[in-house]
Amino acid sequence: MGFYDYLSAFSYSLIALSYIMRDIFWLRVITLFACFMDIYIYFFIRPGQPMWIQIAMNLVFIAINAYQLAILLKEKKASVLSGEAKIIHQQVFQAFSPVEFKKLLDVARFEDHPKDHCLVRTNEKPCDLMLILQGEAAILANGNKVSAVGNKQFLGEMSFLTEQPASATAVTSQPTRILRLPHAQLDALLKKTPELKAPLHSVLGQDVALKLKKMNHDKHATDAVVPVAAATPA
Ligand SMILES: Nc1ncnc2c1ncn2[C@@H]1O[C@@H]2COP(=O)(O)O[C@H]2[C@H]1O
Repeated sequence: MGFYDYLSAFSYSLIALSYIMRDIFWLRVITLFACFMDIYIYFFIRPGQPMWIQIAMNLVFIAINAYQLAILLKEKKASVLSGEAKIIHQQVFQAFSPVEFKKLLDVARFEDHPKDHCLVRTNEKPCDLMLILQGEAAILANGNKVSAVGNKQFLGEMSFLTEQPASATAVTSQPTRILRLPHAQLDALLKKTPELKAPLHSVLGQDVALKLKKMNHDKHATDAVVPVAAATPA
């Protein structure tokens, strides 16, 4: 066995190692190394007679892997979330990958509203899906406060899911920061990227379930009071 045999065995071992990798990034990086080694071997193994076909094929493998690696790195860079976006992703949109969440953010805008600002009006069809980031909005039915939505809760999700007019009016009860997702842009995004539908419906379903749970809890609390109140002599 000579030097080039050992080198060739090492390059094959690298390819075997790359096949073990589950991370496609490392699979491609190690394969690139092995291809460069192969080119070295095929160039020098027969002095004065480089093996051009094998060298050319390895150059093709290198080009394919380098191109795919560049795409992977671009996606990795695009998926880095920071600051407020990172917190919202962690707390609300965990069902989305960072890349998917970035696509959602591209059609969203952050807004700050003062107290007493009407965000949704009963029986009107809201044009946007909203997420309360800070602050609170009172939920009003027939002018009476029936509930409130606050930190990391959605507003307008019922109309978005059912395509019906708003079931209540929502008015900020303190300065409130929201993330607004206009229906038109959101629908266009979901049409273009249908794989975002499932995570979005999962996130909204969870929000509705929590609201229902709170309503049941509040109703139980009221029910518990009723018999006592009824038993009290007038
Ligand atoms: N009982 C409730 N508790 C919390 N939020 C509500 C309640 N009723 C309505 N909402 C919110 O107020 C919004 C009014 O518009 P939507 O019906 O689209 O979606 C509604 C919910 O986001």
